[in-house]
Amino acid sequence: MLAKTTETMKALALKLFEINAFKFGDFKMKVGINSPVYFDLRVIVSYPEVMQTVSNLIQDYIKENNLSAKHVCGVPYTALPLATIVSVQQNIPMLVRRKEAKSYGTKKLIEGIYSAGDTCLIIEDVVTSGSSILDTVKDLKREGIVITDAVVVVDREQGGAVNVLKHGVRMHSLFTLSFLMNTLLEAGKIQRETVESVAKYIADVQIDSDGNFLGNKKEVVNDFKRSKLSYENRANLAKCDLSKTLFNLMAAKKTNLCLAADTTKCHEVLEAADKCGPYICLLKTHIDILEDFNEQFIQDLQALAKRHNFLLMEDRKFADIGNTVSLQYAKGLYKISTWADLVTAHTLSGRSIIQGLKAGLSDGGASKTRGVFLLGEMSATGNLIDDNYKEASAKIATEGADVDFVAGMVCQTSNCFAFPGLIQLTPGVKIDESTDTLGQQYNTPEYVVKENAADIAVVGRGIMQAKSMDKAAALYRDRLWAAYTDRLAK
Ligand SMILES: O=c1ccn([C@@H]2O[C@H](COP(=O)(O)O)[C@@H](O)[C@H]2O)c(=O)[nH]1
Repeated sequence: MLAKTTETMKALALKLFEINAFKFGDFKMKVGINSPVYFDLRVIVSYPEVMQTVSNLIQDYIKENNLSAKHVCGVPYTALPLATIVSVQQNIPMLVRRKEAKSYGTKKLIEGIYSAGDTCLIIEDVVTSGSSILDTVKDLKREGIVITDAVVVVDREQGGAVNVLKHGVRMHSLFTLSFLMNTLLEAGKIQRETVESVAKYIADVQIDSDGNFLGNKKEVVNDFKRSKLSYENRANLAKCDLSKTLFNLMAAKKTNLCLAADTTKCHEVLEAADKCGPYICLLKTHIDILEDFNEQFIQDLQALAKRHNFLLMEDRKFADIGNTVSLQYAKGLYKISTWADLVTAHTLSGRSIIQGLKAGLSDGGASKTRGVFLLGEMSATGNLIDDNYKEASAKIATEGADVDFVAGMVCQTSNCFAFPGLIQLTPGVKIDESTDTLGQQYNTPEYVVKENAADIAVVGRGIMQAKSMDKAAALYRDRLWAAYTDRLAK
Protein backbone atom coordinates (compact mmCIF):
# COMPACT_ATOMS: atom_id res chain seq x y z
CA MET A 1 0.00 0.00 0.00
CA LEU A 2 1.39 3.46 -0.85
CA ALA A 3 2.16 5.73 2.14
CA LYS A 4 -0.36 8.29 0.91
CA THR A 5 -3.03 5.62 0.60
CA THR A 6 -2.22 4.26 4.07
CA GLU A 7 -2.77 7.75 5.50
CA THR A 8 -6.07 8.07 3.63
CA MET A 9 -7.13 4.62 4.85
CA LYS A 10 -6.30 5.47 8.46
CA ALA A 11 -8.14 8.78 8.29
CA LEU A 12 -11.13 7.00 6.76
CA ALA A 13 -11.04 4.31 9.47
CA LEU A 14 -11.22 7.03 12.15
CA LYS A 15 -14.00 8.79 10.30
CA LEU A 16 -16.04 5.55 10.06
CA PHE A 17 -15.68 5.17 13.83
CA GLU A 18 -16.65 8.79 14.41
CA ILE A 19 -19.83 8.56 12.33
CA ASN A 20 -20.86 5.28 13.97
CA ALA A 21 -20.43 3.21 10.82
CA PHE A 22 -18.25 1.02 13.01
CA LYS A 23 -19.30 0.31 16.59
CA PHE A 24 -18.73 -1.94 19.57
CA GLY A 25 -21.22 -3.82 21.74
CA ASP A 26 -23.16 -7.06 21.55
CA PHE A 27 -24.87 -7.38 18.18
CA LYS A 28 -26.89 -10.13 16.50
CA MET A 29 -25.58 -10.61 12.94
CA LYS A 30 -27.52 -11.52 9.81
CA VAL A 31 -26.10 -15.05 10.01
CA GLY A 32 -27.58 -15.37 13.52
CA ILE A 33 -24.43 -15.15 15.64
CA ASN A 34 -23.47 -12.48 18.15
CA SER A 35 -20.61 -10.10 17.54
CA PRO A 36 -18.69 -7.51 19.59
CA VAL A 37 -18.24 -5.29 16.52
CA TYR A 38 -20.79 -4.11 14.02
CA PHE A 39 -20.45 -2.22 10.76
CA ASP A 40 -23.35 -0.14 9.58
CA LEU A 41 -22.09 1.34 6.34
CA ARG A 42 -25.66 2.36 5.47
CA VAL A 43 -24.95 5.61 7.31
CA ILE A 44 -22.27 6.74 4.86
CA VAL A 45 -24.90 7.96 2.38
CA SER A 46 -25.39 10.82 4.82
CA TYR A 47 -21.70 11.81 4.54
CA PRO A 48 -20.93 12.64 0.88
CA GLU A 49 -17.23 13.18 1.59
CA VAL A 50 -17.01 9.66 3.07
CA MET A 51 -18.88 8.22 0.05
CA GLN A 52 -16.41 9.99 -2.20
CA THR A 53 -13.35 8.69 -0.33
CA VAL A 54 -14.64 5.10 -0.18
CA SER A 55 -15.58 5.06 -3.87
CA ASN A 56 -12.24 6.64 -4.84
CA LEU A 57 -10.41 3.91 -2.94
CA ILE A 58 -12.49 1.23 -4.67
CA GLN A 59 -11.76 2.78 -8.08
CA ASP A 60 -8.03 3.03 -7.35
CA TYR A 61 -8.02 -0.58 -6.22
CA ILE A 62 -9.78 -1.72 -9.40
CA LYS A 63 -7.29 0.16 -11.60
CA GLU A 64 -4.17 -0.86 -9.70
CA ASN A 65 -5.17 -4.51 -9.73
CA ASN A 66 -6.60 -4.63 -13.28
CA LEU A 67 -9.96 -5.84 -12.05
CA SER A 68 -12.05 -4.06 -14.63
CA ALA A 69 -14.93 -6.04 -16.05
CA LYS A 70 -17.68 -5.31 -18.55
CA HIS A 71 -20.12 -4.50 -15.72
CA VAL A 72 -20.16 -3.66 -12.04
CA CYS A 73 -22.87 -4.88 -9.69
CA GLY A 74 -23.38 -3.80 -6.08
CA VAL A 75 -24.74 -6.31 -3.58
CA PRO A 76 -28.13 -4.90 -2.50
CA TYR A 77 -28.69 -2.60 -0.74
CA THR A 78 -25.81 -0.82 1.00
CA ALA A 79 -23.29 -1.29 -1.81
CA LEU A 80 -25.70 -0.01 -4.51
CA PRO A 81 -24.76 3.68 -4.19
CA LEU A 82 -21.05 2.78 -4.11
CA ALA A 83 -21.40 0.67 -7.25
CA THR A 84 -23.31 3.52 -8.91
CA ILE A 85 -20.49 5.99 -8.28
CA VAL A 86 -17.89 3.53 -9.56
CA SER A 87 -20.01 2.85 -12.65
CA VAL A 88 -20.49 6.53 -13.46
CA GLN A 89 -16.96 7.69 -12.70
CA GLN A 90 -15.24 4.75 -14.45
CA ASN A 91 -17.79 4.54 -17.26
CA ILE A 92 -18.49 0.88 -16.56
CA PRO A 93 -22.13 -0.13 -17.17
CA MET A 94 -23.92 -1.24 -14.05
CA LEU A 95 -26.14 -4.23 -13.39
CA VAL A 96 -28.71 -4.13 -10.59
CA ARG A 97 -29.73 -7.32 -8.84
CA ARG A 98 -33.23 -7.27 -7.42
CA LYS A 99 -33.69 -9.07 -4.13
CA GLU A 100 -37.12 -10.27 -5.23
CA ALA A 101 -38.29 -10.70 -8.84
CA LYS A 102 -40.96 -8.19 -9.93
CA SER A 103 -44.45 -9.69 -9.85
CA TYR A 104 -45.35 -7.88 -13.11
CA GLY A 105 -43.73 -7.04 -16.45
CA THR A 106 -40.44 -8.78 -17.20
CA LYS A 107 -40.11 -10.51 -13.79
CA LYS A 108 -36.36 -10.06 -14.17
CA LEU A 109 -33.96 -10.41 -11.25
CA ILE A 110 -31.11 -8.62 -13.03
CA GLU A 111 -31.72 -5.13 -14.43
CA GLY A 112 -29.45 -3.63 -17.10
CA ILE A 113 -28.30 -4.60 -20.58
CA TYR A 114 -26.05 -7.63 -20.76
CA SER A 115 -25.31 -10.79 -22.73
CA ALA A 116 -24.38 -14.24 -21.53
CA GLY A 117 -20.58 -14.43 -21.26
CA ASP A 118 -20.20 -10.81 -20.08
CA THR A 119 -17.92 -10.28 -17.10
CA CYS A 120 -19.02 -8.48 -13.95
CA LEU A 121 -17.18 -7.17 -10.91
CA ILE A 122 -19.05 -7.38 -7.59
CA ILE A 123 -18.95 -4.54 -5.07
CA GLU A 124 -19.96 -5.18 -1.45
CA ASP A 125 -19.80 -3.18 1.79
CA VAL A 126 -19.09 -5.68 4.59
CA VAL A 127 -18.37 -9.40 4.43
CA THR A 128 -18.85 -11.85 7.29
CA SER A 129 -19.60 -15.28 5.78
CA GLY A 130 -19.74 -14.10 2.16
CA SER A 131 -23.32 -15.39 1.78
CA SER A 132 -24.66 -12.07 0.44
CA ILE A 133 -21.98 -11.97 -2.27
CA LEU A 134 -22.80 -15.58 -3.16
CA ASP A 135 -26.55 -14.82 -3.45
CA THR A 136 -25.77 -12.08 -5.98
CA VAL A 137 -23.22 -14.27 -7.81
CA LYS A 138 -25.80 -17.06 -8.10
CA ASP A 139 -28.40 -14.80 -9.75
CA LEU A 140 -25.84 -13.29 -12.14
CA LYS A 141 -24.46 -16.70 -13.08
CA ARG A 142 -27.97 -17.91 -13.86
CA GLU A 143 -27.98 -15.27 -16.63
CA GLY A 144 -24.65 -16.58 -17.97
CA ILE A 145 -22.62 -13.69 -16.52
CA VAL A 146 -19.05 -14.48 -15.51
CA ILE A 147 -17.83 -13.37 -12.08
CA THR A 148 -14.26 -13.82 -10.93
CA ASP A 149 -13.70 -10.97 -8.47
CA ALA A 150 -15.42 -8.98 -5.74
CA VAL A 151 -14.16 -5.77 -4.11
CA VAL A 152 -15.42 -5.23 -0.56
CA VAL A 153 -14.98 -2.33 1.80
CA VAL A 154 -14.56 -4.36 5.00
CA ASP A 155 -13.59 -7.99 5.47
CA ARG A 156 -14.51 -9.07 9.01
CA GLU A 157 -12.01 -11.94 8.57
CA GLN A 158 -14.47 -14.60 9.67
CA GLY A 159 -14.10 -16.91 6.68
CA GLY A 160 -15.89 -14.91 3.95
CA ALA A 161 -12.89 -14.77 1.59
CA VAL A 162 -12.41 -18.56 1.71
CA ASN A 163 -16.14 -19.21 1.33
CA VAL A 164 -16.51 -17.11 -1.82
CA LEU A 165 -13.29 -18.49 -3.32
CA LYS A 166 -14.83 -21.98 -3.11
CA HIS A 167 -17.34 -20.61 -5.64
CA GLY A 168 -14.59 -19.27 -7.89
CA VAL A 169 -14.72 -15.62 -6.71
CA ARG A 170 -11.60 -13.85 -5.44
CA MET A 171 -12.40 -11.37 -2.70
CA HIS A 172 -10.37 -8.14 -2.38
CA SER A 173 -10.87 -5.92 0.65
CA LEU A 174 -9.99 -2.29 1.29
CA PHE A 175 -10.05 -2.84 5.04
CA THR A 176 -9.68 -5.84 7.28
CA LEU A 177 -11.16 -5.75 10.74
CA SER A 178 -7.62 -6.10 12.18
CA PHE A 179 -6.42 -3.02 10.28
CA LEU A 180 -9.37 -1.00 11.60
CA MET A 181 -8.80 -2.16 15.18
CA ASN A 182 -5.10 -1.35 15.05
CA THR A 183 -5.78 2.07 13.57
CA LEU A 184 -8.18 2.91 16.40
CA LEU A 185 -5.63 1.66 18.92
CA GLU A 186 -2.83 3.72 17.37
CA ALA A 187 -5.05 6.81 17.49
CA GLY A 188 -5.84 6.20 21.18
CA LYS A 189 -9.54 5.62 20.45
CA ILE A 190 -9.64 2.16 22.01
CA GLN A 191 -7.51 0.18 24.44
CA ARG A 192 -5.32 -2.87 23.76
CA GLU A 193 -7.78 -4.92 25.86
CA THR A 194 -10.47 -4.16 23.26
CA VAL A 195 -8.25 -5.11 20.34
CA GLU A 196 -7.32 -8.39 22.01
CA SER A 197 -10.90 -9.21 22.89
CA VAL A 198 -12.03 -8.66 19.26
CA ALA A 199 -9.04 -10.63 17.91
CA LYS A 200 -9.99 -13.55 20.17
CA TYR A 201 -13.57 -13.40 18.94
CA ILE A 202 -12.47 -13.41 15.28
CA ALA A 203 -10.10 -16.34 15.81
CA ASP A 204 -12.86 -18.25 17.64
CA VAL A 205 -15.74 -17.47 15.34
CA GLN A 206 -14.91 -18.65 11.83
CA ILE A 207 -17.99 -19.58 9.83
CA ASP A 208 -19.00 -21.23 6.57
CA SER A 209 -21.22 -19.57 3.97
CA ASP A 210 -24.37 -20.81 5.75
CA GLY A 211 -23.25 -19.15 8.98
CA ASN A 212 -22.37 -22.46 10.66
CA PHE A 213 -19.36 -22.51 12.97
CA LEU A 214 -16.23 -24.14 11.65
CA GLY A 215 -14.64 -26.52 14.16
CA ASN A 216 -16.33 -27.64 17.36
CA LYS A 217 -17.72 -24.30 18.43
CA LYS A 218 -21.39 -24.32 19.47
CA GLU A 219 -22.01 -20.81 20.70
CA VAL A 220 -20.37 -17.40 20.79
CA VAL A 221 -19.19 -16.01 24.09
CA ASN A 222 -18.96 -12.27 23.61
CA ASP A 223 -16.50 -10.92 26.19
CA PHE A 224 -17.30 -7.58 24.75
CA LYS A 225 -20.73 -7.23 26.30
CA ARG A 226 -20.84 -3.85 28.00
CA SER A 227 -21.36 -5.49 31.38
CA LYS A 228 -18.04 -7.34 30.96
CA LEU A 229 -15.97 -4.22 30.25
CA SER A 230 -14.40 -1.97 32.87
CA TYR A 231 -15.58 1.60 33.26
CA GLU A 232 -12.11 2.83 32.20
CA ASN A 233 -12.30 0.82 29.00
CA ARG A 234 -15.82 2.03 28.28
CA ALA A 235 -14.74 5.66 28.79
CA ASN A 236 -12.56 5.20 25.73
CA LEU A 237 -15.47 4.01 23.62
CA ALA A 238 -17.86 6.77 24.64
CA LYS A 239 -19.02 9.25 22.00
CA CYS A 240 -20.19 11.78 24.58
CA ASP A 241 -17.55 13.66 26.60
CA LEU A 242 -19.77 13.65 29.68
CA SER A 243 -19.95 9.84 29.70
CA LYS A 244 -16.15 9.72 29.41
CA THR A 245 -15.87 12.11 32.37
CA LEU A 246 -18.41 10.16 34.43
CA PHE A 247 -16.93 6.72 33.66
CA ASN A 248 -13.47 8.00 34.59
CA LEU A 249 -14.76 9.64 37.75
CA MET A 250 -16.50 6.38 38.78
CA ALA A 251 -13.32 4.38 38.16
CA ALA A 252 -11.07 6.84 40.02
CA LYS A 253 -13.40 7.31 42.97
CA LYS A 254 -14.54 3.66 42.99
CA THR A 255 -18.22 4.45 43.20
CA ASN A 256 -21.25 3.69 41.04
CA LEU A 257 -23.76 5.25 43.42
CA CYS A 258 -26.06 8.14 42.51
CA LEU A 259 -27.90 9.85 45.33
CA ALA A 260 -31.46 11.00 44.56
CA ALA A 261 -31.60 13.94 46.96
CA ASP A 262 -35.39 14.12 46.90
CA THR A 263 -36.24 16.54 49.66
CA THR A 264 -38.04 19.86 49.70
CA LYS A 265 -35.64 22.18 51.55
CA CYS A 266 -32.37 23.52 50.15
CA HIS A 267 -30.43 23.00 53.38
CA GLU A 268 -31.49 19.33 53.43
CA VAL A 269 -30.15 18.77 49.92
CA LEU A 270 -26.89 20.49 50.86
CA GLU A 271 -26.58 18.44 54.03
CA ALA A 272 -27.14 15.20 52.08
CA ALA A 273 -24.63 16.31 49.41
CA ASP A 274 -21.99 17.06 52.03
CA LYS A 275 -22.51 13.86 54.03
CA CYS A 276 -22.86 11.52 51.07
CA GLY A 277 -20.48 13.40 48.74
CA PRO A 278 -17.44 11.17 49.43
CA TYR A 279 -19.40 8.06 48.37
CA ILE A 280 -21.23 9.15 45.21
CA CYS A 281 -20.37 9.79 41.58
CA LEU A 282 -23.59 11.67 40.85
CA LEU A 283 -26.16 13.68 42.78
CA LYS A 284 -29.60 13.80 41.25
CA THR A 285 -32.04 16.61 41.95
CA HIS A 286 -35.72 17.33 41.31
CA ILE A 287 -35.17 21.06 41.50
CA ASP A 288 -38.89 21.88 41.21
CA ILE A 289 -39.72 20.21 44.55
CA LEU A 290 -37.63 22.73 46.49
CA GLU A 291 -39.82 25.15 48.42
CA ASP A 292 -37.05 27.64 49.11
CA PHE A 293 -35.04 27.52 45.87
CA ASN A 294 -32.57 30.36 45.44
CA GLU A 295 -29.48 31.07 43.38
CA GLN A 296 -27.13 30.79 46.35
CA PHE A 297 -28.28 27.19 46.76
CA ILE A 298 -26.95 26.36 43.27
CA GLN A 299 -23.60 27.94 44.06
CA ASP A 300 -23.37 26.00 47.34
CA LEU A 301 -24.31 22.75 45.63
CA GLN A 302 -21.75 23.30 42.89
CA ALA A 303 -19.07 23.99 45.54
CA LEU A 304 -19.91 20.68 47.26
CA ALA A 305 -19.83 18.85 43.91
CA LYS A 306 -16.37 20.26 43.34
CA ARG A 307 -15.15 19.52 46.87
CA HIS A 308 -16.34 15.90 46.85
CA ASN A 309 -15.85 15.28 43.13
CA PHE A 310 -19.30 14.29 41.89
CA LEU A 311 -21.45 15.47 38.99
CA LEU A 312 -24.90 17.04 39.15
CA MET A 313 -27.94 15.71 37.33
CA GLU A 314 -31.33 17.37 37.18
CA ASP A 315 -33.93 14.63 36.71
CA ARG A 316 -36.27 16.94 34.81
CA LYS A 317 -37.46 14.25 32.36
CA PHE A 318 -37.99 16.76 29.54
CA ALA A 319 -40.66 15.58 27.12
CA ASP A 320 -41.95 18.53 25.05
CA ILE A 321 -41.25 19.84 21.56
CA GLY A 322 -37.70 21.06 20.91
CA ASN A 323 -38.46 24.76 21.23
CA THR A 324 -40.23 24.41 24.59
CA VAL A 325 -37.51 22.09 25.88
CA SER A 326 -34.80 24.59 24.97
CA LEU A 327 -36.63 27.24 27.04
CA GLN A 328 -37.33 24.90 29.95
CA TYR A 329 -33.65 23.91 29.98
CA ALA A 330 -32.15 27.39 29.79
CA LYS A 331 -34.71 29.82 31.22
CA GLY A 332 -37.29 30.21 33.99
CA LEU A 333 -36.54 30.12 37.67
CA TYR A 334 -34.03 27.29 37.58
CA LYS A 335 -31.83 27.96 34.50
CA ILE A 336 -30.97 24.25 34.53
CA SER A 337 -28.51 24.39 31.65
CA THR A 338 -26.26 26.75 33.59
CA TRP A 339 -25.52 24.33 36.45
CA ALA A 340 -26.65 20.73 35.78
CA ASP A 341 -23.92 18.65 34.13
CA LEU A 342 -26.57 16.16 33.11
CA VAL A 343 -30.32 16.06 32.66
CA THR A 344 -32.86 13.35 31.86
CA ALA A 345 -35.32 13.35 28.95
CA HIS A 346 -38.11 11.17 27.60
CA THR A 347 -37.90 10.22 23.92
CA LEU A 348 -41.64 10.66 23.38
CA SER A 349 -41.17 13.59 21.04
CA GLY A 350 -38.33 11.89 19.10
CA ARG A 351 -34.85 13.09 18.24
CA SER A 352 -35.86 16.74 18.49
CA ILE A 353 -35.63 16.42 22.26
CA ILE A 354 -31.82 16.35 21.97
CA GLN A 355 -31.76 19.18 19.47
CA GLY A 356 -34.00 21.20 21.81
CA LEU A 357 -31.62 20.64 24.70
CA LYS A 358 -28.60 21.58 22.62
CA ALA A 359 -30.41 24.73 21.53
CA GLY A 360 -30.80 25.61 25.21
CA LEU A 361 -27.03 25.91 25.58
CA SER A 362 -25.45 29.24 24.75
CA ASP A 363 -22.90 27.49 22.48
CA GLY A 364 -25.43 25.08 20.96
CA GLY A 365 -23.69 22.14 22.63
CA ALA A 366 -20.26 22.83 21.14
CA SER A 367 -18.32 22.88 24.41
CA LYS A 368 -19.34 19.30 25.35
CA THR A 369 -19.71 19.96 29.08
CA ARG A 370 -23.34 18.90 29.17
CA GLY A 371 -25.18 15.69 28.40
CA VAL A 372 -28.47 13.85 28.66
CA PHE A 373 -29.68 10.49 29.88
CA LEU A 374 -32.61 9.26 27.77
CA LEU A 375 -35.33 7.20 29.40
CA GLY A 376 -35.55 3.73 27.88
CA GLU A 377 -37.51 2.09 30.69
CA MET A 378 -39.13 3.13 33.98
CA SER A 379 -39.20 1.53 37.39
CA ALA A 380 -42.86 2.42 38.02
CA THR A 381 -45.22 -0.52 38.01
CA GLY A 382 -47.67 -0.50 35.07
CA ASN A 383 -45.69 2.07 33.08
CA LEU A 384 -46.61 2.21 29.39
CA ILE A 385 -43.17 1.79 27.81
CA ASP A 386 -43.16 -1.23 25.49
CA ASP A 387 -40.40 -3.01 23.53
CA ASN A 388 -40.87 -0.91 20.38
CA TYR A 389 -40.58 2.33 22.34
CA LYS A 390 -37.53 1.01 24.16
CA GLU A 391 -35.85 -0.04 20.91
CA ALA A 392 -36.62 3.30 19.26
CA SER A 393 -35.21 5.14 22.29
CA ALA A 394 -31.99 3.12 22.09
CA LYS A 395 -31.71 4.07 18.41
CA ILE A 396 -31.97 7.75 19.28
CA ALA A 397 -29.25 7.22 21.89
CA THR A 398 -26.86 5.42 19.56
CA GLU A 399 -27.44 6.63 16.01
CA GLY A 400 -27.20 9.99 14.31
CA ALA A 401 -25.29 13.21 14.66
CA ASP A 402 -26.45 14.04 18.20
CA VAL A 403 -25.07 10.96 19.97
CA ASP A 404 -22.26 13.17 21.28
CA PHE A 405 -24.84 14.66 23.68
CA VAL A 406 -26.18 11.33 24.99
CA ALA A 407 -24.32 10.12 28.07
CA GLY A 408 -26.51 7.12 28.73
CA MET A 409 -29.95 5.69 29.29
CA VAL A 410 -32.17 5.47 32.34
CA CYS A 411 -33.35 1.87 32.24
CA GLN A 412 -33.97 -1.27 34.23
CA THR A 413 -32.66 -4.14 32.10
CA SER A 414 -29.53 -5.23 30.26
CA ASN A 415 -31.25 -5.47 26.89
CA CYS A 416 -32.20 -1.81 26.59
CA PHE A 417 -29.04 -0.91 24.62
CA ALA A 418 -25.79 -2.62 23.60
CA PHE A 419 -23.30 0.20 23.03
CA PRO A 420 -20.65 0.08 25.83
CA GLY A 421 -19.89 3.79 25.54
CA LEU A 422 -23.29 4.61 27.10
CA ILE A 423 -23.98 4.46 30.84
CA GLN A 424 -26.96 2.56 32.26
CA LEU A 425 -28.52 4.51 35.12
CA THR A 426 -30.95 2.39 37.13
CA PRO A 427 -33.34 3.80 39.75
CA GLY A 428 -35.52 1.70 42.04
CA VAL A 429 -32.72 0.39 44.28
CA LYS A 430 -32.96 -0.52 47.99
CA ILE A 431 -31.22 -3.00 50.25
CA ASP A 432 -34.57 -4.78 50.72
CA GLU A 433 -36.48 -5.69 47.59
CA SER A 434 -39.87 -4.01 48.05
CA THR A 435 -42.38 -1.54 46.63
CA ASP A 436 -43.69 1.76 47.93
CA THR A 437 -47.36 2.69 48.06
CA LEU A 438 -47.17 4.75 44.84
CA GLY A 439 -45.89 2.20 42.33
CA GLN A 440 -42.12 2.33 42.84
CA GLN A 441 -40.49 -1.11 42.55
CA TYR A 442 -37.15 -1.80 44.23
CA ASN A 443 -34.41 -4.29 43.48
CA THR A 444 -31.29 -4.95 45.53
CA PRO A 445 -27.91 -3.35 44.65
CA GLU A 446 -26.50 -6.76 43.66
CA TYR A 447 -29.47 -7.62 41.45
CA VAL A 448 -29.47 -4.37 39.47
CA VAL A 449 -25.70 -4.46 38.84
CA LYS A 450 -25.11 -8.16 38.26
CA GLU A 451 -28.37 -9.30 36.67
CA ASN A 452 -29.63 -6.14 35.05
CA ALA A 453 -26.34 -4.52 33.97
CA ALA A 454 -26.80 -1.23 35.84
CA ASP A 455 -23.67 0.93 35.70
CA ILE A 456 -24.92 3.52 38.17
CA ALA A 457 -27.63 2.75 40.72
CA VAL A 458 -29.88 5.56 41.89
CA VAL A 459 -30.75 5.42 45.57
CA GLY A 460 -33.13 7.95 47.08
CA ARG A 461 -35.15 7.10 50.15
CA GLY A 462 -32.84 4.18 50.98
CA ILE A 463 -30.29 6.83 51.97
CA MET A 464 -32.32 10.00 52.53
CA GLN A 465 -34.55 8.33 55.12
CA ALA A 466 -31.76 6.42 56.87
CA LYS A 467 -30.84 7.32 60.47
CA SER A 468 -27.32 8.08 59.33
CA MET A 469 -27.13 9.23 55.71
CA ASP A 470 -23.36 8.93 55.46
CA LYS A 471 -23.31 5.38 56.86
CA ALA A 472 -26.12 4.37 54.49
CA ALA A 473 -24.33 5.96 51.52
CA ALA A 474 -21.10 4.13 52.45
CA LEU A 475 -23.00 0.83 52.67
CA TYR A 476 -24.71 1.29 49.29
CA ARG A 477 -21.42 2.39 47.71
CA ASP A 478 -19.60 -0.70 49.07
CA ARG A 479 -22.28 -3.15 47.95
CA LEU A 480 -22.71 -1.58 44.52
CA TRP A 481 -18.98 -1.41 43.87
CA ALA A 482 -18.46 -5.03 45.02
CA ALA A 483 -21.27 -6.10 42.67
CA TYR A 484 -19.54 -4.31 39.78
CA THR A 485 -16.14 -5.91 40.48
CA ASP A 486 -17.85 -9.34 40.79
CA ARG A 487 -19.57 -8.73 37.47
CA LEU A 488 -16.22 -8.11 35.78
CA ALA A 489 -14.62 -11.15 37.36
CA LYS A 490 -17.47 -13.59 36.63
O1 LIG B 1 -37.86 5.03 36.13
C1 LIG B 1 -37.52 5.87 36.98
C2 LIG B 1 -36.91 7.07 36.65
C3 LIG B 1 -36.51 7.92 37.65
N1 LIG B 1 -36.72 7.62 38.94
C4 LIG B 1 -36.24 8.59 39.96
O2 LIG B 1 -35.27 7.95 40.78
C5 LIG B 1 -35.46 8.31 42.15
C6 LIG B 1 -35.76 7.08 42.96
O3 LIG B 1 -35.94 7.41 44.33
P1 LIG B 1 -36.24 6.31 45.46
O4 LIG B 1 -36.50 7.11 46.69
O5 LIG B 1 -35.00 5.49 45.57
O6 LIG B 1 -37.44 5.53 45.05
C7 LIG B 1 -36.54 9.35 42.16
O7 LIG B 1 -35.94 10.61 42.12
C8 LIG B 1 -37.31 9.11 40.88
O8 LIG B 1 -37.87 10.30 40.37
C9 LIG B 1 -37.30 6.43 39.27
O9 LIG B 1 -37.50 6.10 40.45
N2 LIG B 1 -37.71 5.58 38.29
